[in-house]
Amino acid sequence: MDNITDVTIGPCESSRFIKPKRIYYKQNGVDKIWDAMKVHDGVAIIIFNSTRENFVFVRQFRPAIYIATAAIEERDGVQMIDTKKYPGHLGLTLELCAGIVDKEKSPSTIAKEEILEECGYDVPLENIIKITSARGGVGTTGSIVHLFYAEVTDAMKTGPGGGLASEGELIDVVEMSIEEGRTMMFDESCNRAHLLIFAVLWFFDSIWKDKPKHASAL
Ligand SMILES: Nc1ncnc2c1ncn2[C@@H]1O[C@H](COP(=O)(O)OP(=O)(O)O[C@H]2O[C@H](CO)[C@@H](O)[C@H](O)[C@H]2O)[C@@H](O)[C@H]1O
Repeated sequence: MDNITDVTIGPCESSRFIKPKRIYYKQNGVDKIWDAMKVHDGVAIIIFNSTRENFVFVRQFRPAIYIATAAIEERDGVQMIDTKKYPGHLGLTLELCAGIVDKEKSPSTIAKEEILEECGYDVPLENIIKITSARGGVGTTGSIVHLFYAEVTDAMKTGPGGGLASEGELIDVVEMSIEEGRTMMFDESCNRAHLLIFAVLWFFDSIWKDKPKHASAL
């Protein structure tokens, strides 16, 4: 997964996923400019396996995280990253199971599909509970992520997960104990996103507060 080589960087002239825009406007009569991107909204799911009492997260190589961590050099007119200096593991993240809303389906249906594709659990829709939704990237994208909680059992495991091979996805399923999850929230050596930390805090506040509580009791 982190065997990353031959990294070169080019301009992004057109994309199915991001549309860079320069916005011109007046605020209180003053001319302003802002650079932003139109991107898809998303779903993310904090998954708890109640049979084994552990979190189910995912790990994958994220090119955006990798280039944020590594220095871009120019060699023979080509922008590149020296993977000996900056090995691929710098781009590995720990994340919630997630996906983009790029089809005409409800966010909870997309969440159900992502749980199956990425983590291998076939979860009934009624086990997928909305926590909230929030804006990400306020300076750059402003997109909404719909956050869900899904309680799964070993009996719902129908496949290995790992993402869609047809889309070239390479995803590791990471099981983490309750206490490992608690430590991870403040472990800066772990490449993780705000939403993962918020979701785990929510879990401790809503599900695992005084004693373990099942989602049906919410
Ligand atoms: N920018 C991009 N460039 C090239 N190919 C891309 C791409 N974004 C998606 N894809 C392609 O689309 C496929 C499907 O993506 P997913 O729906 O699984 O979203 P992902 O888990 O990447 O997270 C996404 O959705 C979550 C939830 O919103 C966000 O947190 C996360 O940043 C976002 O990538 C990817 O495997 C990839 O092939």
